[in-house]
Amino acid sequence: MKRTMRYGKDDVWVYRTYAAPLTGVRSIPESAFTGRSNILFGMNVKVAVEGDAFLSSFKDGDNTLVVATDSMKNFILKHAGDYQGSTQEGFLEFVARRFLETYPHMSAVDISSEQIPFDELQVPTKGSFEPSPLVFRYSLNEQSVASVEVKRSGEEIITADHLSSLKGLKLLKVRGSSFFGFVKDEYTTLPESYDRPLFIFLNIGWRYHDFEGARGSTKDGYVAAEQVRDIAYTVFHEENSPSIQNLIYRIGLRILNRFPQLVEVRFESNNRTWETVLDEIPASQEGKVFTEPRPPFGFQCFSMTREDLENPGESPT
Ligand SMILES: O=c1[nH]c(=O)c2[nH]c(=O)[nH]c2[nH]1
Repeated sequence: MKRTMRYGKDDVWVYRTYAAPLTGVRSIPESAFTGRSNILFGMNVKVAVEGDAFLSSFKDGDNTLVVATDSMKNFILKHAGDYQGSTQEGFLEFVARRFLETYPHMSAVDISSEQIPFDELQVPTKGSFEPSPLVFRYSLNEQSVASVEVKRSGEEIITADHLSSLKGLKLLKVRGSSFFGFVKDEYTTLPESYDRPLFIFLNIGWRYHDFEGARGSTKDGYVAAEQVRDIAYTVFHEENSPSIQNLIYRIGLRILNRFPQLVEVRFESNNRTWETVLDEIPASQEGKVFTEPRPPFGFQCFSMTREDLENPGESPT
């Protein structure tokens, strides 16, 4: 069995101002997103390095080849200034390759980051409203996340794996979701629901056929987390769902359809459906009162590939 041996630094907060703007994004019907100014490019980075050469540091206390994790932090921050590109994925790959170029005894670098979201704010400009190029608002909403694995293959350095994601998207649909027809046995207490207020937490991951797209330097190659978010809520809006299982499947089909450059989409969803307190409110046609659900919470995990587009299943009515 291969031994686990890696070390690194977590929580390296990087803020770069005026990174190259992201342009050349494929426009899709579900989203008004066309690019990012990257006036603020912020990430919380985690890096882990591997290499047989580090065994003696664990075994014999020999630090001769140990690159201090404090130095790794400085390395990442310094390279944030050198990065010429416009995407989180591209930055991670750039830094990871630089680690291997600089330290020949490292054999692989696993690097990931969460974007620190700062939203644009509309300010009055020449009779209308436009995003301020100066002031941004720290956001507690969903984040885009990326991970990249770079390693040696003979004399070469290769980008061996990657995943881009959107983490912590929280969506509520007030009506148009049901859940019925499930197994009824002596353990069942859940009533069937024909119109529930569906509150879901979603993590969505996607993988490119060719990492080139993730670097953001090819026309129509990049898939922005904003577009994935917009597809997710558009599908939720447009389609009635018989379950979260089917809802995420439908979102996955739409994402794969829109972005031929992706080979895989994966989901982790969490059910936070509100508890109904008042089913009818006197003098109100439609209103109800709900409260937060109590734990435990249900979840779904599902991954999809382009093969799912060939046999997509029935559309719910
Ligand atoms: O969309 C749902 N899927 C389930 O599998 C499930 N199970 C449950 O109790 N509620 C729900 N909702």
